[in-house]
Amino acid sequence: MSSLINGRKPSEIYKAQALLYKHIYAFIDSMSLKWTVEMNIPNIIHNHGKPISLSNLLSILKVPSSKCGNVQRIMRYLAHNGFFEIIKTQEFENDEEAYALTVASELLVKGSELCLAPMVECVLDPTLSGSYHEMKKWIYEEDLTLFGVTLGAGFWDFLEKNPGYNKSFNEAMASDSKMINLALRDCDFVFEGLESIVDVGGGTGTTAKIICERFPKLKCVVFDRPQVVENLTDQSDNLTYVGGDMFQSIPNGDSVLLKWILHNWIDKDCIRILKKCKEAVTSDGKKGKVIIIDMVINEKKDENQITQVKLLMDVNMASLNGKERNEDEWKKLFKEAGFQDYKISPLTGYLSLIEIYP
Ligand SMILES: C[S@@+](CC[C@H](N)C(=O)[O-])C[C@H]1O[C@@H](n2cnc3c(N)ncnc32)[C@H](O)[C@@H]1O
Ligand SMILES: O=c1cc(-c2ccc(O)c(O)c2)oc2c(O)c(O)ccc12
Repeated sequence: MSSLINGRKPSEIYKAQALLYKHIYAFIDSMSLKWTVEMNIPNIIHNHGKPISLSNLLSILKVPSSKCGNVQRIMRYLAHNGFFEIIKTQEFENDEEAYALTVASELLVKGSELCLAPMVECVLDPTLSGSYHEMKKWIYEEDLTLFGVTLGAGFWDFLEKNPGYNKSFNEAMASDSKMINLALRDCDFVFEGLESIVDVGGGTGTTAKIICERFPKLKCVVFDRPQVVENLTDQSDNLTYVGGDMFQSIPNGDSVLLKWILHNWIDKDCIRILKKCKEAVTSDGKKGKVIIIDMVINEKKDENQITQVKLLMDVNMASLNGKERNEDEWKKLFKEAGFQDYKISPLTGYLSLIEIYP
């Protein structure tokens, strides 16, 4: 039997070391993804219409010969992680390998219906992602968010003063909202019978447009900070934009949508927002509802990988002073904001749809 070190078996220690290395170098996962998007590789493969050989890819990318091996190695790593498929066929000279898109890299093809490339570009911007070097400082700064420590302002104020970042963030959010198109197919029951909906913090209107298209009789108002909605020109009969502050007042309607809003805020602020929503859906004696699209952490029920994404997002939300919540935490918010009842339905892999009733 092999000897123990501090009571641990060598095999256990080797496994722990592999785990550590995986996490030490996890930033290379993010950066290779950013590289793929910057190099436009998903579009190149997509335009090729079939798996592309390494030499063909290298020639389109005009890679200097000294760097060809590096491209091949990054592609091999990305393929190992599920972003490309390596195809070995006789079709190419010297049994050269070729690359095909996978479901994950199809989501990075710019110009396609569902494209998350803007999310990659926004999140991995050096200034924003670099903020995570200051996590320790952030913990000891009593009143600052992580972005507050590094950007010198709250995230929303920072966006207001930096139009380039504002645009990049709005595009990232809009790209994610397109995924909702898929999910809403099974959620028609939530919107049926409603006359109006106010999408609070609705960004540039991606979600609202999807809802308007699906329910042409439903009147949609996109409500967001003035600088987000001020230059949007695609109003229509059933889609309008209103600028304002959700902590002050929210336009009336028989329903309010809060998609990816409450996870940005601490409990106290969520309760303030929810109270304003309650006022908006109970105006004129109506008894409407508030529809929340956000995550519900459920470590017992969810697969480990889904919990991994939810907990990762929870730490990510700390950068804005927000958090992801489990059902008990949600329930507490609803009660404190004066809502009587709620219903949670699954929406996508990790998002849930919560209806709350005044
Ligand atoms: C995470 S984004 C979500 C955008 C959109 N609902 C979506 O799912 O793509 C949060 C949104 O809240 C908006 N927001 C932040 N503070 C706000 C305020 N005080 N009043 C209105 N909207 C606000 C931001 O401008 C941003 O568009
Ligand atoms: O996916 C998101 C990403 C970010 C975000 C942006 C830049 C970063 O560098 C970062 O670490 C996080 O912010 C979000 C958000 O605020 C939401 O409400 C919902 C989703 C996201």
